[in-house]
Order: sequence, then structure tokens, then C-alpha cells
Amino acid sequence: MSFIIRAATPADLQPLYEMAKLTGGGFTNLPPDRNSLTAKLERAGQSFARDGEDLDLADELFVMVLENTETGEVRGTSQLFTQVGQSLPFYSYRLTTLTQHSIELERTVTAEMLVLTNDLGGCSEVGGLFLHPNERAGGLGLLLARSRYLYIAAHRERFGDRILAELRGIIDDRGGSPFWDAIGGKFFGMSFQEADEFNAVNGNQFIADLMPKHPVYTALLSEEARKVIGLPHPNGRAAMRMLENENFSYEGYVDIFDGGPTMLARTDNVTSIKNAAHVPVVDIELEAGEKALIAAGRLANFRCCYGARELRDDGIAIDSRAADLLRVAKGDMVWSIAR
Ligand SMILES: CC(C)(COP(=O)(O)OP(=O)(O)OC[C@H]1O[C@@H](n2cnc3c(N)ncnc32)[C@H](O)[C@@H]1OP(=O)(O)O)[C@@H](O)C(=O)NCCC(=O)NCCSC(=O)CCC(=O)O
Repeated sequence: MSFIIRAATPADLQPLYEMAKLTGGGFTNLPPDRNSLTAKLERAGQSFARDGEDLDLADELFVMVLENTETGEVRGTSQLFTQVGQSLPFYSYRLTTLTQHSIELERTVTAEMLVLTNDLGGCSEVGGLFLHPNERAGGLGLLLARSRYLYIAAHRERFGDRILAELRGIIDDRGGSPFWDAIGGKFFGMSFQEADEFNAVNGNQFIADLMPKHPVYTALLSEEARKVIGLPHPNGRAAMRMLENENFSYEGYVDIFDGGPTMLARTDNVTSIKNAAHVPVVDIELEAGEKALIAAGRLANFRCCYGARELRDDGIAIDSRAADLLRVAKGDMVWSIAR
């Protein structure tokens, strides 16, 4: 099986839409709505097309797809946002503590509060990670996720100093969110599912607009809501594990919509960015070597796949299949990282 990660194009709309229908909802970056997906692909097309020297950091979106090169089918997708919160503010709840002491009662009381912040504005974001259920558990999820870090390494100047990733929060058996029911739901007159559907079609700005702006004491929330603050949806555990392996951590920021954890990392400290090698290809006939992710090309021409590598003093040797998939020849520069 040969799989390649490449830039998405407008022709990928149908497979993206079909995958979006499989997410089960609550997946902000991959809404099952053709118009939203079309708009995303158009925006990505503009971002892939913007090139030149001395580019400012801008609010760009890159959409990637995983293609089976034997069948031509698109089986997975992922996204990169270069800078969130540039035009519209980026809201998070931050879990903070307030400790008070009463001399008369000889008592010290610590309360937890959710405080609305824009602390994460300016961060880059990775998201929209989805692999077709039939392709799971074979390492393709890792290829999709980690190829983005090689993309960031290859276009470092377009990304911020920190990267965030939002994991979906807990949704109950009936498709409801205990966090939403306890906070957002009180102000919107909408169930979580209704808000999620509205979100898919119109974007999530309405949530930030109507969310209560004052701190919320967690002691006043239902037990069910308190229990899920900062916990990922069970389906998101693989994504969380991959983020942790890349040096992302949970620092008390949660999604204002469903209470899911926001994972954060310093860009230059992300394992796959820090360890990425950028060297010229010196051999494309390598028979056996270290398993690696190998990437080549810039912007719309970026490609990434699994292959074998051998790092040498003068560059890198790769296997012929990877060289074909990446369309590289001797002398071309490639990015790589051990698998
Ligand atoms: C997330 C992916 C793409 C992952 O693909 P696979 O399931 O094939 O993963 P994999 O390659 O088999 O495994 C990747 C790593 O996760 C670990 N792993 C797998 N299942 C696990 C589980 N239930 N609990 C804890 N860890 C688990 C594996 O051991 C491995 O880590 P080791 O190598 O250490 O053994 C997929 O599961 C998927 O499409 N899920 C549904 C959509 C989803 O939840 N997407 C994430 C949304 S959140 C988002 O988009 C933001 C985050 C982001 O973009 O990165």
C-alpha cells in the first residue's frame, strides 16, 4: 500500500464531505456541510498560493489529505492554522483558582473558576485530524499528524511561537454535552446538537458572542459538568497520546463549547519539529534503512510519506519507492524524521 500526504484541492470536496459525515459531530474543523468545506478549500488554496520573501505572519489555513496512490482515494485529512484569533478573537476558558481565608472562621477556602480569556490568540493550531475508520491502527494516523510538523519545519516563518490543538470534549450517549448544558446552553436556548449543527454551517463565532463573559465558579456547575472539564472524548485519546508524544501538554485551557482540553506546545520544542533533518538526497536506491517520515516540496507541492532513510555525512539516502512518491531526485532537499 502506498500512501502520500499532499495539499488538498477543491477536487477533494466529496471525500472530505464523506469523512466529515463519519465524525459523529462536535468536530468543529471538519463540519459535514458542503458550503463550509468548499470555503475551507478555497481559503486553503489562497494560503498555498501565497509565496514570496519576507511574508508577514497571517491568518492562513492549510488543508492536507492522505491519498492512497494505488486507488487515488482520499482516506484521511488534517489541517494547520498559522495564527488563530487574528480577525475574530479566539476564546478559551482557563481553569484558575481563588483562595480566600477568613480569620473569624479560621477557614481557608479554595474555589476553582473558569475564566474567559484570549490568551491563546496568536498561536498556530493543528486540527481537523481524521483518518477513515477502515484505515486505522496501522500507523497512518501518525503519518497524518506528524507530516504537519514537517510542514511547519519547512515553513517555519509562517507559524507562531506556540501551537495549540483542541480535543473534543465528552459527549454523552444521547449526543449531549454535560459542559454545554451547564454553561453555554443556559444562554443560547439551544441543545448541544442544535448548537453543533448551527456551528457546522455558520462557524463558531456565535458561541464566543453570547457566552457569559464573567468567571464561572465550578462549584456552581452540575456534578456531570464538573467531571468532564479538561477531559477528551474517548475517540480523541489516540490524538491526545500523539500530541503528548510531541511535547504538547494540557495547561488548564479548555474549549468554551464542550470543555475539551486545549493542548499547547512551544513550536520549536515539538519533537518532530526539533528533530527534523533538512538535507539533500544523495541516493535514491536505498535497500534497507531506518523507517522514517520523509517530506519534500513547498506549499501546494508539499508531499510526505513513509519510507526508509539513512543519514550520511553528505546528506540522506532514501528508498526508490519514497523517491517516486515524493517526486524527488538526487540533489533535491528533503525533510525527514525517524518513525
Ligand atoms: C486520531 C486518528 C487519526 C489516529 O489514527 P489511528 O487510530 O490509526 O492511530 P494509530 O496510528 O493507530 O495510533 C496513534 C497513537 O495513538 C495511540 N492510541 C491509539 N488508540 C488509543 C487509545 N484509545 N488510547 C490511547 N492511545 C491510543 C497509539 O498507541 C499510537 O501511539 P504510539 O505510537 O505511542 O503507540 C484516528 O483515530 C481518528 O481519525 N480518530 C477519529 C477522529 C478524531 O478523534 N480525531 C482527532 C480530533 S482532535 C484534533 O483534530 C486536534 C489534534 C490534532 O490535530 O493533532
